[in-house]
Amino acid sequence: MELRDVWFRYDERQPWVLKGVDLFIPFGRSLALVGLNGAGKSTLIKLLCRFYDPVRGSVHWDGTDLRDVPPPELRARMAVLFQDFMSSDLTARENIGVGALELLGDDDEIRRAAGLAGAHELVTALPRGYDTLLSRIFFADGEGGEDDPAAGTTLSGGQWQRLALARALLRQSRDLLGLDEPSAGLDAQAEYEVHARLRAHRAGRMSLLVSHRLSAVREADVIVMLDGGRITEQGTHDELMAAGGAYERLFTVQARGYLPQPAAAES
Ligand SMILES: Nc1ncnc2c1ncn2[C@@H]1O[C@H](COP(=O)(O)OP(=O)(O)OP(=O)(O)O)[C@@H](O)[C@H]1O
Repeated sequence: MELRDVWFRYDERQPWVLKGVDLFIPFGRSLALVGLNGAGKSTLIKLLCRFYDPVRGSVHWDGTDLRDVPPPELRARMAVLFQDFMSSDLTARENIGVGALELLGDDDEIRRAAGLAGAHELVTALPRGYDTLLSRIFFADGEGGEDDPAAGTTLSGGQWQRLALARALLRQSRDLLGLDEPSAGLDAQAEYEVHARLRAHRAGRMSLLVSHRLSAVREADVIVMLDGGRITEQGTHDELMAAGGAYERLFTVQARGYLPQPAAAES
């Protein structure tokens, strides 16, 4: 996948969101996109999926301009999890299975994806396991309460996040795996475990990870720092740390935050 001098804005009256981005994602490599809120990371992924086309410049996959690839054909080659993922009033199995409908009846595949996403244990703990109806609506009490079989079980935000990740990971045979903040909403332990499993899973495929948690991106083959719609830094974790730029500063600030606090002096 290659971006050639890509300029993009959502509307002519709005400022440029991407300003001349050149980027090459080699097959089989993992690339991490980092940068402050509003830097243009999610927008870049949306262009790869052809939710939008560049205003200037172009995106190519295997040498073909994406404008020449019909969106359904393009998207069949991708598994992408966005921040605003959907959650449906369906069973747990269906919520995962809609990621690849041909696998909806394949229990082994659904469980494999759930396991990778850290969702298997939470699903098996539900009243009817994978057949539990999930609901986005929380019933306080009375009608539609817990005892009503027609009412769905409500999940927490982090639990929905894990199901959404499982849905994306079900599409394992796709050429590109794109994950926009896949661990947002997870607690620190769950986040660590999910990223460890994802590292093993993404080996050998083209993957694109957006995360504000720099500890999660440090193993990527290439880390790209976006700032105000431009690529300002690019390299491995070690290279960017040695360069002493914005990545190094952000990483150092975050690492400091994760260090155990010194024990309070005993009085
Ligand atoms: N649908 C949209 N219509 C108009 N402007 C948008 C739209 N989506 C994003 N923007 C704007 O584009 C800019 C880049 O947003 P984008 O979501 O790509 O940033 P990001 O780097 O992913 O940020 P974050 O880290 O907060 O997720 C922001 O100024 C945002 O307000």
